[in-house]
Amino acid sequence: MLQLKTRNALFLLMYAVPNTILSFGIVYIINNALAGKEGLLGADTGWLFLGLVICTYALNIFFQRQLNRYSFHLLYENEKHVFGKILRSSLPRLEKFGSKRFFTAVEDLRTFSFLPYAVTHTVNSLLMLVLCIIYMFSLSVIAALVIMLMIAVLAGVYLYVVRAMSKKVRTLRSYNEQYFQYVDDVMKGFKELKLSFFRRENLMNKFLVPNRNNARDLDFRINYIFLSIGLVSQYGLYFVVGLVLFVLPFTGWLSTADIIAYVVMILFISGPVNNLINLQQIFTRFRVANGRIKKFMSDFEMLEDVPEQAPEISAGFNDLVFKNIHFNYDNDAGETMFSLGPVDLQVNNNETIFIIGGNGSGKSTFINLLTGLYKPSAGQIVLNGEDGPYCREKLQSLIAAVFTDNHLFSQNYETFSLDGNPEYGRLLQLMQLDKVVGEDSEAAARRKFSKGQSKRMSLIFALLEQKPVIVLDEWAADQDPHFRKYFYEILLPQLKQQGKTVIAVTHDDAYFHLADRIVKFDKGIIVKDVRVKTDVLHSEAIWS
Ligand SMILES: Nc1ncnc2c1ncn2[C@@H]1O[C@H](COP(=O)(O)OP(=O)(O)OP(=O)(O)O)[C@@H](O)[C@H]1O
Repeated sequence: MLQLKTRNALFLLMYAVPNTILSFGIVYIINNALAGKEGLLGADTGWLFLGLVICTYALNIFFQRQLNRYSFHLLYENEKHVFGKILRSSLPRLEKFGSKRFFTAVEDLRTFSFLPYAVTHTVNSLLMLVLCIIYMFSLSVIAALVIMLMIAVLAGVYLYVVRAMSKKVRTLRSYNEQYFQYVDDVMKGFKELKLSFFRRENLMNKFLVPNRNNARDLDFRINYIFLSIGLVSQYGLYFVVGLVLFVLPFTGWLSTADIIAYVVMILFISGPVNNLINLQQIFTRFRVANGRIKKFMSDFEMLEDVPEQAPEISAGFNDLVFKNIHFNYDNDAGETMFSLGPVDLQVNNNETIFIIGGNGSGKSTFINLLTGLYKPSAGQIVLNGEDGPYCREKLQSLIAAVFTDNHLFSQNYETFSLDGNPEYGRLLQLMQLDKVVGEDSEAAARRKFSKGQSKRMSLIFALLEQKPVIVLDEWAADQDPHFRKYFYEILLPQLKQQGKTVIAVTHDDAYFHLADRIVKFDKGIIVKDVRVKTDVLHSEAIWS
């Protein structure tokens, strides 16, 4: 994620070295002018001083601009990258990690907006410190060693604290991840929360408040520790100045002029030293954010061979065969919670198949396998007699689906448009939505609908995809009795007439006789697969 490439390091050096030398030149002039060195109080030195200030200013402006450009490029490119990872991730993976991982990854990325500030100050401070130390050594080796020792002690303490802080920052991030889970619960379960005082109170007092209090205390502790170290460094430098002013003169290691130079130098390096210390907090946060983003990237790494370009579109649909298909839901401990299979099934072109079975029998799991959203753990899927690579992608190019928890997108991401689309107008009428939607604009199609209307709109969008296979998961469950009857008795036969293959999960036993075939699931396996004849249905209650 965040890597210092050779090109970036060279760029940093090209800026930092001249900038530090120029800045040091400024200190050198101040120092020697204060010490009253001859030849440094004239107009020429004044002009030189002014020139140095203007040059460092110009250099900083140029560098800051480049660094800002690089950082924001990094930030926004990674936002796109994270988004792409989610889009390309598999459904089981998204179900496992949840949407909160996405939100915290985006938040982690935002940490890097501090990168330009942190890098500039670190590089400048470090180089300035090195030059000042060299200068001090040129004045007196022993006095410089004493001061170096004190700085080394301070640095040791910082390193120790920073290491301890990383763990705390990681804990803070996991509190925030949990917090996003609560935000998600509030957004998605808002009505249920509104309805129950106790539910609201419990969410607030037993979960959110302790979480936020723990996060607040930890955040405070982290900031306080960093602040304390910052203050120790500031006041520690006064201590060093005191040492130089009131102790070193008695050692005879430094002349009076050198003592002034030392004090100026120490006061001057106090800025860089304080910067370096205060920056540790930002670097600790960078380190944690970087680690978490890397983890996010690896968790959402594709193990499956998903083609990057548009999938090959299958010419048409003849048949689909599931041979000995298995799929398991495993928990984190590797234990299987539910197992589907072995499933052996053939879906033929232009069939209307109803998938039935009790709650939790595996119907939706099967639909996820059928639509290629889940990859079978074992078995073979053969499409139109072929089971080669990208069979799942080819299958997906033939299927349009409306899932139980359908979603109407806020924008048109499709390859078709709605404006002036005669097929869209026809489907609006067919779904008896023409009076609700009124016009063929995008805005009208993406307004707020009732649940039943929204399912009808989703079916319109699915049909507009012009794919030969339509998969519907409990589509009619939200329809009123009139439209439900219309769906089974008019719409489904019309789709069949148009040559579509329809696979519909349903509990509507009153309409089972309208299917060509009924496939019944129980405990993850197909227990019945019958061709429908009205007399069979009446004599045998296959759904019981
Ligand atoms: N993402 C998941 N992770 C773990 N277990 C799951 C997951 N989705 C479903 N299950 C489990 O798999 C089993 C089958 O679920 P599935 O949704 O396929 O049933 P269904 O037949 O569609 O039920 P319903 O009629 O209630 O919609 C259930 O026991 C369920 O708890």
